[in-house]
Amino acid sequence: MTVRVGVIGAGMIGQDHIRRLTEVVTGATVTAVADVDTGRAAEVAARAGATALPSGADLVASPDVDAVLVTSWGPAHAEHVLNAIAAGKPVFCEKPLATTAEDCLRIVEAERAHGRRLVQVGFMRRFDAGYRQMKEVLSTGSLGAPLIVHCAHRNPTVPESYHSAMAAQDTAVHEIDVLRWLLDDEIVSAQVVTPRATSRRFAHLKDPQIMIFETASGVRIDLEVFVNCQYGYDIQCEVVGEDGLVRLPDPAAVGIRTAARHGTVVLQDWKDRFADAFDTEFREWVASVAAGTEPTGPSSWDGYAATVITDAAVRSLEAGGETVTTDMKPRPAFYGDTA
Ligand SMILES: NC(=O)c1ccc[n+]([C@@H]2O[C@H](COP(=O)([O-])OP(=O)(O)OC[C@H]3O[C@@H](n4cnc5c(N)ncnc54)[C@H](O)[C@@H]3O)[C@@H](O)[C@H]2O)c1
Ligand SMILES: O[C@H]1[C@H](O)[C@@H](O)[C@H](O)[C@@H](O)[C@H]1O
Repeated sequence: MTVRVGVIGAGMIGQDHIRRLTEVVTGATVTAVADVDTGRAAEVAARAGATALPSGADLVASPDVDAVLVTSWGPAHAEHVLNAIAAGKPVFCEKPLATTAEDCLRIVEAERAHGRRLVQVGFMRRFDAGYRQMKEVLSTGSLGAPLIVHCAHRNPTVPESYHSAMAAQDTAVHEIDVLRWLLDDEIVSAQVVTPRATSRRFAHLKDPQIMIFETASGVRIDLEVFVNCQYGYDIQCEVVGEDGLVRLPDPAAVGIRTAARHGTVVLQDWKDRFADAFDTEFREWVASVAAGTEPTGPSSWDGYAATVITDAAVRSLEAGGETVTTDMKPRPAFYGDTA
């Protein structure tokens, strides 16, 4: 079966995922595109050989759409995801699932009422080969119990529209999701402190930020978010256990020796760093839709948890660095035992 995907939100990542679905992943075709910017929807649909539809609701209802991809602005995600659930159609929603915990819970409740999982959230790091190798090592138990995780999430620069809360909401949210999954543990508190700010930032932004999370089993996570580091896009992660540690590999790169120096190129863009992860994410999602099985990627519960934890981090930042306990509901059995 070829899965006919309708895409809501034809901006930067929507267009990249359309390319992925049409040129990289087999078994899928994009049949419809909708965007509040109808001119953009028409242009992107024409390029993809799809039909532009006037609204997200029309797209979800279309008989030519088997599954929905939501890549609109975050505040518009919940409405489209709820429409897809009401129509009983599988829906892949880029992060965040919704911008408020209340909206995430509405989605969780609607999906539970439907009776089977329809929603996958776009946390692509779970599909990255390096993180998957780390998960494999941790699951053998050979490192003993995890105790500490050291992480860094660095972007070369960010635009002026990027504000201090986005360090948690837009950037650290990737570590929050992947670490819940990697450690198979829940994050129960967040603290955000700010060292001396870099002069290479827009004045309104607190950058860098150091985030400290604690999990239910007592693991401490320190995460440096530094989004104007200048030198490149750099993701670091090291889990220290009782009997050893495991470290995320840097992307494979040739070694260059010249002018009395030896080095490798540092990637500049998250799209390049996680290109393979995005491809795998969509391959596996399309395969699950084609097979009529539940998606295996991040669930709407994971989307809810990520929003609750980023809210706690933003509250800590705004409160000058005090530790904030997350206010998370108990996990329903519907979503299994593990993160
Ligand atoms: N997984 C990742 O690493 C990753 C990376 C980048 C962006 N994202 C997420 O993808 C989403 C889109 O980001 P982007 O960078 O492509 O943004 P963008 O601004 O380039 O595109 C968003 C598009 O959504 C459209 N839109 C807004 N409201 C809409 C609505 N109600 N119905 C239909 N269309 C609507 C806009 O007109 C625009 O074309 C965001 O939620 C963002 O967080 C995820
Ligand atoms: O939206 C982007 C994207 O999610 C990247 O993976 C992250 O590194 C950036 O900080 C964020 O702004």
